[in-house]
Amino acid sequence: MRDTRVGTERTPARVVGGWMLRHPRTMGSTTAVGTAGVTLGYQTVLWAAGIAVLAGASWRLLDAPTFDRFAGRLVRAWWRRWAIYQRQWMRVVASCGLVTSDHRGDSLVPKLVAVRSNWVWDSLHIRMAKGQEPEDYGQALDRLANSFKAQAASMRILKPGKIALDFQRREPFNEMVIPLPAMPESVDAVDLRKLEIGRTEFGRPFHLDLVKRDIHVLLAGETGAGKGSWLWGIQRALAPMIRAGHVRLWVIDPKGGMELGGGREMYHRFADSDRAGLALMREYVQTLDERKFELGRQGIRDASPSRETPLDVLICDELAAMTAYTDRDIRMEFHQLLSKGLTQFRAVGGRIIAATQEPTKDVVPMRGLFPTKIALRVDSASYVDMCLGEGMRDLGAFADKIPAYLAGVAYAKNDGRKEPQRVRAAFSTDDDIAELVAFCTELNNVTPIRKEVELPDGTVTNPYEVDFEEFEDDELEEIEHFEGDEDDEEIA
Ligand SMILES: Nc1ncnc2c1ncn2[C@@H]1O[C@H](COP(=O)(O)OP(=O)(O)OP(=O)(O)O)[C@@H](O)[C@H]1O
Repeated sequence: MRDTRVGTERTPARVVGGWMLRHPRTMGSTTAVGTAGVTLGYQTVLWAAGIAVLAGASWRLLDAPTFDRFAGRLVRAWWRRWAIYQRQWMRVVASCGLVTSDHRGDSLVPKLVAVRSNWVWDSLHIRMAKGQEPEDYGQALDRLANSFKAQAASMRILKPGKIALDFQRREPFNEMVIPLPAMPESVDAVDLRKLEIGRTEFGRPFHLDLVKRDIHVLLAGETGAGKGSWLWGIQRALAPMIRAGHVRLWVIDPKGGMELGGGREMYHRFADSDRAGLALMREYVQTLDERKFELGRQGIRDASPSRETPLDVLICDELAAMTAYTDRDIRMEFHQLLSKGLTQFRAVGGRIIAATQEPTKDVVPMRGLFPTKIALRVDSASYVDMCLGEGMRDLGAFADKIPAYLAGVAYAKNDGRKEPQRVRAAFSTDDDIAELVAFCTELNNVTPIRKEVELPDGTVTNPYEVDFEEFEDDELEEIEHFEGDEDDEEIA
């Protein structure tokens, strides 16, 4: 058999020379070790190698995530290439029917160009043999996965003639139990830089930093992917600050309050329809705008959360209902307000957490304004890069491959980190949510909510838009469940 580059005479010298040119790193390291052995003596080189192995092993033992990020994945990719993929390549591609032949009957074998590896996935970069198309590999995926004893496999087109085959080697979340973090007892126990939400694939706690790094968070995931566990996890981590009035939650759940309605008592503002959501958003932006000018006048550049200057966290579940599948006037204004919220209020305590099933340009045209993006299981491969950023799927964020039974698992990417992290959020049951709401409301520090109300004339409307001065006192009494501005001022 011969490889795809036909027409050259394969003398032993050419084969060896070609191999050396094609593997500069292996050649470079072998040459460096050989030279060091000759100049310093082989004993010294052996000692140095022993110390390096010992240091690497200790590093891995003490801090597996950083070891894997900076060294482990390179060593593993190199090792697995030579020990597994390259060694078995010929046999596997031949038995999977991926060897073709040319007009002379010579075999044309696809070439394994490179291997990349992260904790869960190995990616094999392949130059296809002449006459092949990516679909040939698509059809052979299960056979390839079985041959390399992988749990799952997928294929990506890198450029014309070149593809990547991705093999999932392990699923750490199959065995890992993600404990629900204990609810912090007091404000002092909450570190806004380290809000524990779940665990990474290495079993380490995963934190969000609402102070500097993760100031606005975009969550994308198809229905049932587990967006709720992230949204409740964030609220749970903030509980004592919500209770003390140092954090105020402005919540838009335009699907009728299905997901977050259970927490309405602890929210500063709550809207369960698109129109009410827009009114809430207006008020949010106006509040923070006023605070911005007020603090600016006082010369305060960075307010720390307190009852006077609370951290105002806006949570919007199902963003599409506000930005795409609604009336044009709502959509347009909401886009504008959201963009303002994302760009102007960092220093005055404005934070936005938004969830969507589709991270497309129509739904989130301002994706780039979210420094932190989290992709749960998504519908299609293209959604991964749409959510996390260009090239993230090529870096191993296979959010479209997260199995349905692993709800809450996601790839998290923030601006300070090149590669996404694979994470699972802890799950809050209905009882946990009830406990959270009871805890947050027990001191009566949470401003009462506003919601849609029925007016005396029978129309259902949004209190934000009602001019109550138009009504007589007795008419006002008929408006049920409405608690207004006086309460807000009392609390503030
Ligand atoms: N972190 C998690 N760990 C374990 N199971 C989870 C987790 N998150 C969610 N689940 C399970 O998945 C189910 C669906 O989760 P959830 O309602 O949060 O999805 P969603 O993404 O919000 O869906 P939708 O967009 O339809 O509201 C939950 O009822 C629960 O059984």
